[in-house]
Parts: sequence; C-alpha cells; structure tokens
Amino acid sequence: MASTGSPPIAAGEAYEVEAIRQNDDGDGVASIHGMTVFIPFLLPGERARVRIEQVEKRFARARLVERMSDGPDRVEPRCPVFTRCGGCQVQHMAYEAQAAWKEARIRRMAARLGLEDGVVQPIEASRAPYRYRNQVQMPVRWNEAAERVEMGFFALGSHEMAVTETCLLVSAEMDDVLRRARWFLTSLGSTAQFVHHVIVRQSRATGDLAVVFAVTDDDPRVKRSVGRFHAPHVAQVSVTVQPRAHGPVWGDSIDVMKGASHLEERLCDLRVRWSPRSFLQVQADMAERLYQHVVHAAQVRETDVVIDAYCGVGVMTLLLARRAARAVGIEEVDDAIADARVNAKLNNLQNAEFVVDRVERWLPRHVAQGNRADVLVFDPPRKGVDRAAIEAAAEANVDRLVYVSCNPATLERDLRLLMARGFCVTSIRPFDMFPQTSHVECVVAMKRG
Ligand SMILES: C[S@@+](CC[C@H](N)C(=O)[O-])C[C@H]1O[C@@H](n2cnc3c(N)ncnc32)[C@H](O)[C@@H]1O
Repeated sequence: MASTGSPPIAAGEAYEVEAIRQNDDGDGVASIHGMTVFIPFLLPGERARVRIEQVEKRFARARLVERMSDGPDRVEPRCPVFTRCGGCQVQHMAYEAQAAWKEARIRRMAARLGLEDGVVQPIEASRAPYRYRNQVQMPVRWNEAAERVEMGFFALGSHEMAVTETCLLVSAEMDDVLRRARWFLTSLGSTAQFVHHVIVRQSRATGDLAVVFAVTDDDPRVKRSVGRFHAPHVAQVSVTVQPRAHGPVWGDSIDVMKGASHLEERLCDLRVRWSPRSFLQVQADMAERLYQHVVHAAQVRETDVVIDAYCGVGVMTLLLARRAARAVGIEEVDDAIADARVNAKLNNLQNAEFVVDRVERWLPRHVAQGNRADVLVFDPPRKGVDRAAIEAAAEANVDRLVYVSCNPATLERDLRLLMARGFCVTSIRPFDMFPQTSHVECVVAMKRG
C-alpha cells in the first residue's frame, strides 16, 4: 500500500479481480493493491471486470461490469429485478451454499466470542427457498405522464424504485393480489396518487388474505375508493393514514373497510390472532421449528416463572406457559398485546399475562422490586437488547436465558455483555428464516455460571 497514506485506488478506475471470499452482506471480497474491495453479486472463485465506485479509508466498493467465470455455487437468479431491488442479496447462489455460508458466519461469530466450535449446531435450512413469506409491503407511485400506478421495491438504502409486478418470496396468491391491486389503483385514476404502500398478509392456516392501503390523505372519499378493492381470498381490506410517503408505513390508526380487523393463523397447535400492526414471523414453517427449539432450549420446569421479552402476539409466551407455573410477555405495540391476550383465551391458557411496555423500562423495575424469574427469553428487533435490559438480566435471579436474534451483529455485542456478566452459552442454532437474503436468525441457549 502507498506509504503516503493515500488510498492505492480511486473511484472510476477499472480492474480485473478474483473474489477470494464473501462478506456478511453477501458481496464478493477481492484485494486490489492490498486494499479490500467489496463487489456485490460476485461469488468466491469468480473473476470479473469491475469499476471502483467508492473509496473509504480501509475498503472500497466496486460495481460488477462483466463476470468472466462462474463459481461452483452460482445459479441463475429467478427474479427479474434481482440486483436492483434491495430485498434479496444472494439469489445468484445455490440454496445449499446460502445456508452453509450463513452457518459459517455464525461459527466465526462464536469463535470471536471464544466459544468452542461444538456450541454451534448445524443450520436449520428452509424447506421453501422461494415463496415462503406471509407478508409483504410494496411501495406504490402514481406515474403522472403514463397515467398509471407503478409498484415495486426500493433499492437498498434509497428511494429508487425497481418496478415489478411480482415478488418470488411471497405466495402465488399474494403475488396475484399485488398485481390486481396495481390494476385496481390505476383504474382509480389520480386518486391513486394518495396511496404510497400496499401491504398484503396471508394466513397459512386459512389461506385468507388481508390488504392494507397506506394513504397520505385522511379524505373519506379516498378511503372509500381504495376500500372497494376485492380479489379472490381477500377477506379484509383496511386503510391506514400516514402522511409521509417515505418513513414509517403505518399511521396511528387503521380503518377496516371490509371484513374483520385480523387474520387467524395456527402455529405449533396454537390458534393465533394476528392484527395488521402486530409482528408475526415471516415464515410460518420455520417459526414453528424455531419456537419448538426455544421451548427445548429453555428447559422449563412446572414451577418456573418465565419472562418473554419482546413477545409480539405471544406465541412463545403461550408455548412456555404450557410448561411453566406462569409466563409474562412484554411488548411495546398495544395491538400485539391485545392479540396476545385474545390468544391466551383462544388457547385456554390462564397462566399467561401480557404487559404493554418497553422492555428496557419494565425489566429493570421488575427486577428492582425483587420479583422472581427463572427463565428469560429475549427476542428483540434488529437493534438488539437495550443496555438497561441486559443489566437487569444480570441482576435478576434468572437461571436460564434464551436469546432469539435476527441480527448476528447485535447478537454478538449482546452475548459479549451477557457473558461478561456471568452467563455462559450452551448452544447456538442458526435458522434460515429468510432464504435469498443475507439475513439469518439464531437461537442461543445460555445458563448462569
Ligand atoms: C423480533 S419481534 C419478536 C416477536 C415475538 N417474539 C415473535 O416471535 O413473534 C420483536 C418484537 O419486539 C417489539 N419491540 C421492539 N422494541 C421493543 C421494546 N423496546 N420493548 C418492547 N417491545 C419491543 C416489536 O414490536 C416486535 O413485536
């Protein structure tokens, strides 16, 4: 590398490279004049002509101009907007190779934490590499010149839309509804300019579909117009008003224009009510396998008190309550807690309680008051567990802790903190909840001492 400290390469330059490995986002990694260069959509062992696009102090990014060879794991991507849509990162990789790559990532994480290799169990691969999602959120825009509605997905970190009629990660029925929604909105003419997202969900158990239109305007005429949408198996149509087209999709309220306000799902023998703003795992089959593993990892005894932090609609809370003396689910979204309370009734479980609160506020208070908890489950969003909740877990007399994570980066940070506070990791099992993407879910079992 140049001794002046200036980078050895510059934006705009062209090079011929070979990818030597893959980073955690799925990009190929090559070395040019000693500098690490990330090249999206290039696999290890593949040679390509690339153009440098961005140079940072310690790495650079390049665009693939022409691939000159195919690596052993390369397959033809199935989606026409793959590489332009921000949803999938690794459709160009054979599914088995995707799963192995994700498992290897978790093994590297475990090694950095000083854990023995045997702690990481083989990844649970998905039975459905495509068409596995039960929910999708599609941005919508009105093309004034062409007088029609366009739908698609934004490229990663941008508001540039890759226009498409299809998403191969959702069921064929959901795909059909997305297409019909576009025709329908186009038929509304300029009223469609008020619609910025279409959200479609589907219950695996009943096949019913629910559609929500996110609109910028609270005008009842707009709501009535979009509320007239109908399509096969669509049991519900709702409208949410969110004035900002970019940013959060959901408004403060939801107006149900047709059908009920929720879908009914079935997971691990439980009847599960699922309202539009409540979180539900995106893949029902994988969610069931994950939940069964959590129950196994928690080793619940019938005298135990269990806390399920970040509980969503309470599926895990109820599964754990079945084996425990008591289970308490904590969740910040009130619709999800309303669903969780109904779910406890639907499944005749009287020893499950649900609280609407932020985990980082509720847990420290609960522990400070001297309340008992034998098992603690953390299933936080991508940003991981708040530091106050980690400290509370350390202070609590919790014996077993199960951490469910959808982001290995924050998982590693939080495991390091928990291990420094007296918890030891007994097993880590990766689950491929999100095939074709770089995301991976993990269940970590921990014990005190
Ligand atoms: C990954 S989901 C897990 C949900 C549930 N355990 C499941 O398996 O369906 C995370 C949940 O945490 C909730 N959440 C996010 N931040 C929170 C916080 N600070 N306190 C409480 N709940 C939170 C979200 O609304 C979401 O329902």
